[in-house]
Amino acid sequence: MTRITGISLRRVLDSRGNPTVEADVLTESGGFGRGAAPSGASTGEYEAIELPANESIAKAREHAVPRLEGVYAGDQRAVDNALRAADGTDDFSAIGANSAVAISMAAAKAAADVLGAPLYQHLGGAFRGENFPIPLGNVVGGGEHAKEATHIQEFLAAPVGAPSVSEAVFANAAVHAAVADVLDERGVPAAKGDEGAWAPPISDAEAFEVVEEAVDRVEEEVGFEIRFGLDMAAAELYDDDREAYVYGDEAKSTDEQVEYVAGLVDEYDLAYVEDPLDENDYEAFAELTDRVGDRTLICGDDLFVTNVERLREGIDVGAANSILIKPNQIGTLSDAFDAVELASRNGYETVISHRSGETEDTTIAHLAVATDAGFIKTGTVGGERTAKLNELVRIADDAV
Ligand SMILES: O=C(O)[C@@H](CO)OP(=O)(O)O
Ligand SMILES: [Mg+2]
Repeated sequence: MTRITGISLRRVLDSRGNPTVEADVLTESGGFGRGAAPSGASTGEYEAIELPANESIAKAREHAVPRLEGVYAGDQRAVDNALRAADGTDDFSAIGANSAVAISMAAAKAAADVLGAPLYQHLGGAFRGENFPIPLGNVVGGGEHAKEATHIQEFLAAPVGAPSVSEAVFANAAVHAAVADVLDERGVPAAKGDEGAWAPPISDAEAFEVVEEAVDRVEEEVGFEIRFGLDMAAAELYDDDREAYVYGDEAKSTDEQVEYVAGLVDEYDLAYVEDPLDENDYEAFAELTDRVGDRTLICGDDLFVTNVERLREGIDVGAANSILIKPNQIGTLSDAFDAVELASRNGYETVISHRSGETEDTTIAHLAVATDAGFIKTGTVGGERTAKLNELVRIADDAV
């Protein structure tokens, strides 16, 4: 029933206005699934390779589509193995991880369509749909996502005490609005960055004050606990030649960076810190995790790139206590699931994540519910972000 009979690939716009790959998968019994690849700006050195959309589509049409015809979409591993075999490299550099992930997601949706099950249930099984991830909402940001803004890439609201996913989603939107008020009161103009977070021309130190104030106001209003966290995207701050983390005119050695982040965790009671150190420095990651891992999540994004080999290395040295999962970083849903499973078996929290360049695709909302992830990072406002957040609300409402 779920045998694949056709795959179409096309170029569509992503949220930055760049071309990305969209895939449609059709099955013999009329099942249909559509998936679109997201795209990073602060990409990790070890990510699977994204090719220019045109090139990726041409290569996938030549090598992957013929192999996939006749494969059962309901057998996700078979689909993803066929994608890997068609590509023949470790990093999808032959057909592009963008076509691979779009096809992988579209196949899963086509299978769910045939089975008449919501995608999260097809991927996660009958017992999923009870637990929902806490959304981490980007409310202030800079780095590679906005010029002339903060050095730290993302300040993320974390509504840890929200009684429901819907209340959490609305709380994050309220924090986003409160940040605008606080900036306005301070006379700070702010545009928005790639993910819809405010991108004010202020120092990181002032951004901490602004976000703390906004979180406090909303916490008071909603009556449940809201904390906040960071994506420092420190690989982007790290200068290999200077062997230092560069914040404009200031530079910090690795020891100073560890000290700085540990201090921030305590001062602001941070719930979450992603990529606080360079993607090659497992050792410093481990030192920081040893110091503050009992009271906050230290999450590897560029460090692990959703890759089980890199995660295993991290687990061995105690580099972190959580992992960011981005299907396009590794190329297929099966690989992403393998990373989630390895993480869970080793007591690592999982955070399912969007990219800074996104589409209306909602797969990651389903993936988060299917894998029982503790968190999802998918922005706060903006259509390509609310697509996922609203899908989570629908899943919780049993309306997908
Ligand atoms: O660093 C990150 O976590 C992501 C998403 O927020 O950014 P990008 O997609 O640019 O890598
Ligand atoms: Mg990151």
